[in-house]
Amino acid sequence: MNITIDTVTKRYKTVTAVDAISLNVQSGQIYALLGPNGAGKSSLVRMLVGLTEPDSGTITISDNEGAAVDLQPGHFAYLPEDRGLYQDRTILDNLTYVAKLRGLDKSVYQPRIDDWLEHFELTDRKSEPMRQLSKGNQQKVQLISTLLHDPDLVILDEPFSGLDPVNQEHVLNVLSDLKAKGKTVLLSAHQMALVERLADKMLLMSHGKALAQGTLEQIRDALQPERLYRVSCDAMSAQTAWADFDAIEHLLPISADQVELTIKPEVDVSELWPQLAASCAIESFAARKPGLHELYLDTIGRSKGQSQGDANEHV
Ligand SMILES: Nc1ncnc2c1ncn2[C@@H]1O[C@H](COP(=O)(O)OP(=O)(O)OP(=O)(O)O)[C@@H](O)[C@H]1O
Repeated sequence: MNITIDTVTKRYKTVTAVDAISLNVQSGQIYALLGPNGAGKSSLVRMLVGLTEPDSGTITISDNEGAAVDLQPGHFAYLPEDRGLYQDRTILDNLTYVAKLRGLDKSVYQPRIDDWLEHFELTDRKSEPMRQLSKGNQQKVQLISTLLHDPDLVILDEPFSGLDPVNQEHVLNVLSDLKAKGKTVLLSAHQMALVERLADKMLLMSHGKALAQGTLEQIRDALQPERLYRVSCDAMSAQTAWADFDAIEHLLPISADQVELTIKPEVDVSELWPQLAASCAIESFAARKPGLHELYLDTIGRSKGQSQGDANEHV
């Protein structure tokens, strides 16, 4: 199944929670929604699963031949932000209840439940009531109940929240398996290191607006068109003088013999290199690609500064 979101806007009374967002996810892809608290991720997800309606724009779910699909609850998995299992009932009761609700036959759901409980190391605890479980274990049961009917479209609001690193890794593997099976996965998350390993494409949003979207490489190009290089040479005085070169946007000393250079987007590095080498013997020169976590912090920091500025202008 494919998801196409076209210029979707959602307003609550005083807030534009989602502001003209467009994106496309295809079968076999994992798409991540990223952004600080209140960015609009859950609002977008809730429209996608039909819990709320966009004020404008369209959301289309289509099959692999491009034909529109009228999305019914049984077609997709949805892990909501507010989890909802029966706290007084056991893990097994909860999962059996959900399986029956989904219309699964016992011959189908019984082995599936057994496999999932084994995968998440919950087999020994299946007769315990939910309220006795830690937050992380409750989250695992919630995820199992979401995926039990094995649908093609999987929408998960913060699937990693409350999980320790080992269980985050288990969930990451589950999601990778879904991708390998050709499922379409859209999730929201705050764990940049996991998203960087997992997602094919992502949308970085703040205050409802898209700040950047696409593959990690596209996001990097959009958010940081200048290029970063780490350079080592034995003459610190020469390196300090590089700060005045036109081609260099920014120079950051890293250690006694190493600096980080931010080079302007239009500069050809091969032309800069001889200029640098003329002033000292260069020992190493390597591009440094910032990870998603660093890009996120830089961008969200800047966007917060910007909205602070906007707010001050209105005072
Ligand atoms: N039902 C609602 N009524 C009014 N405002 C709402 C409602 N739901 C969300 N909002 C507002 O819309 C904005 C976006 O909220 P949303 O929950 O979509 O963000 P989020 O990115 O999912 O945040 P988080 O990471 O904290 O889950 C926020 O300003 C929030 O207060």
